[in-house]
Amino acid sequence: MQQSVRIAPSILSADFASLGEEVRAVDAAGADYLHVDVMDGHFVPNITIGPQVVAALRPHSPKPFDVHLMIAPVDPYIEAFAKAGADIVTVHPEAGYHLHRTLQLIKSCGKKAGVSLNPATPVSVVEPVLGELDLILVMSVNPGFGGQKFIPEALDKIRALRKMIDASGRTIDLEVDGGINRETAPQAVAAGADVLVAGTATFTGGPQAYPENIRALRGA
Ligand SMILES: O=C(CO)[C@H](O)[C@H](O)COP(=O)(O)O
Ligand SMILES: [Fe+2]
Repeated sequence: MQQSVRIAPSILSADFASLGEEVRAVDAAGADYLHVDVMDGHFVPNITIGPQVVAALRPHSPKPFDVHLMIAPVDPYIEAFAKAGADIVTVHPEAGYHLHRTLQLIKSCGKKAGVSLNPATPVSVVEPVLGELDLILVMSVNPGFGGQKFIPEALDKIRALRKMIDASGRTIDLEVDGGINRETAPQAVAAGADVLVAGTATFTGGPQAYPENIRALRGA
């Protein structure tokens, strides 16, 4: 069943010189999750942050840290991100040889497990591992950068996954990530998404604009 809409600001679009303050600001502005994009310059063509930064940010908000790992191989780093304070750990199926084993590894660290599907990755990939999942992330841009344009074909994947999740009877977050703004958010929610990642759309206009930015997205 589609749950109430939750907003996950991506700190990729925050001011990296003031990350602690930025996390506190979006927490106070009504963020439900904090979305943390981890990139390695190998799986994706950009480099961001590691577990030390996640650990440093942890005291700044009690909200769930939704850690999106865009690194390969991913297995050797899962425990470090779990210990750093991740609540949800999301991996790409292409980032390791054994997706089921990777999800079990996340669970063995006591964390919620997610799978992220690139624009060219079919929804069928998650079907055999639904029983291990707490979250499915649909990439609506190619991973690597904030500020890209929403790929509308993601909406068909969200619809298909909404049916798959509902038929399973399990509670699994259906998250959409990339190019979410006031125009695309209602489309994603109508298709069945219940967690909206928003980097650019949250962090535009400075801290005084964050509450209204988040409210507008939630209004979807
Ligand atoms: O995973 C990501 C990129 O790989 C980011 O979460 C995503 O791009 C968010 O940024 P924006 O809302 O600006 O599109
Ligand atoms: Fe992300």
